[in-house]
Amino acid sequence: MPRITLPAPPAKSDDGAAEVWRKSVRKALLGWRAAMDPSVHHTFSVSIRKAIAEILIDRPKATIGFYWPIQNEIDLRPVIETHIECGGRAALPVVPGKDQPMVFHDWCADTQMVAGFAKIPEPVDAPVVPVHVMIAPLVGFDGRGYRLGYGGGFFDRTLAVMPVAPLVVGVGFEATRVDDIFPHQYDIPVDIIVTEAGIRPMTDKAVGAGDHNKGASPPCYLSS
Ligand SMILES: Nc1nc2c(c(=O)[nH]1)N(C=O)[C@@H](CNc1ccc(C(=O)N[C@@H](CCC(=O)O)C(=O)O)cc1)CN2
Ligand SMILES: Nc1ncnc2c1ncn2[C@@H]1O[C@H](COP(=O)(O)OP(=O)(O)OP(=O)(O)O)[C@@H](O)[C@H]1O
Repeated sequence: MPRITLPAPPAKSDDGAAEVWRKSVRKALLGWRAAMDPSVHHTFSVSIRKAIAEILIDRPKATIGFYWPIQNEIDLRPVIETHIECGGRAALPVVPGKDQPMVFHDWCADTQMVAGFAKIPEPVDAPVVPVHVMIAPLVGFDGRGYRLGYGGGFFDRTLAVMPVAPLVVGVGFEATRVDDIFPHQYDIPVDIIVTEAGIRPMTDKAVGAGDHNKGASPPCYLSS
C-alpha cells in the first residue's frame, strides 16, 4: 500500500495551525480513499466486516449505532443485518442541523429512508433508541485512538450529550493512520479501532461486553 503524503505537522499548542493542518490531512486522506483500487477496497472491507462481527458476537443484545456508507466508506450493512437477524438491534444517525448532536433512530433493512444532512440517507418515522455500541467511520486516526471525520464535529457532540457513554468503535483503513491527529479539547478517543489489520483495543472500555449482555445466550451464527 503506498504511503499517503501528508503536510508537515503543525507547531504544538497552536490550535489555529492544527485546524488548518487537520483540514489538509482530511483532504489528502479522503483523496486516497476515493482513489482506492476497488478490489483492494473489497478485500479490506471483507476483513473489516469479519472483525466487526467478532465484536458483535460478544454483544448479541446490543443496539448498534452505525452509518450509511458514503464516499467509499466501508459498508457494514451486511454484518449489521446479521446482528439484527440474530435478535440484536441497529440504529442510524439523523442530523437535526449543523453544530447539533446526532440522534440515533431504529433501523432495519425495511426502514424507509430519506436524504438528510449532506444528502446522506436517514431513517424516517423510526423511533429514537439508545445505542450501546457506536461505530464511527474514520477518515483518519492516530495511535491514541483520536479520530478525524468530515469536520462537522458530530460524533464528539453526540458523545458529549449521551447520558450513558456507548462503546465507540472506529472503522477505517490502516493507511489512514497518522502519528498524531493533534486533537482539540472536545475530541474523545474511540475505545476500539478496527482496520483490515485487525482489532485494536484503545481504552479499558474495550474489555468486557457491557451489563446489558450479561446472561445473554450465544448469537445464532455461533450455534450452527
Ligand atoms: N456515512 C456517514 N454518515 C454520517 C456521518 C459520517 O461521517 N459518515 N456523519 C458523521 O459526522 C454525519 C454527517 N457528517 C458530515 C459532516 C460534514 C460533511 C461535509 O460536507 N463537510 C464539508 C467540510 C469538511 C471540512 O471542514 O473539511 C465538506 O466535506 O465539504 C458531511 C457530512 C452523519 N452521517
Ligand atoms: N462537544 C462539542 N461541543 C462543541 N463543539 C464541538 C464539540 N465537539 C467538536 N466540536 C467542534 O466541531 C468542530 C469539528 O470538530 P472535528 O474537527 O473534531 O470534527 P471531526 O471529528 O473531523 O468530524 P466528525 O465528528 O463529524 O466526524 C470543531 O470546531 C470543534 O471545536
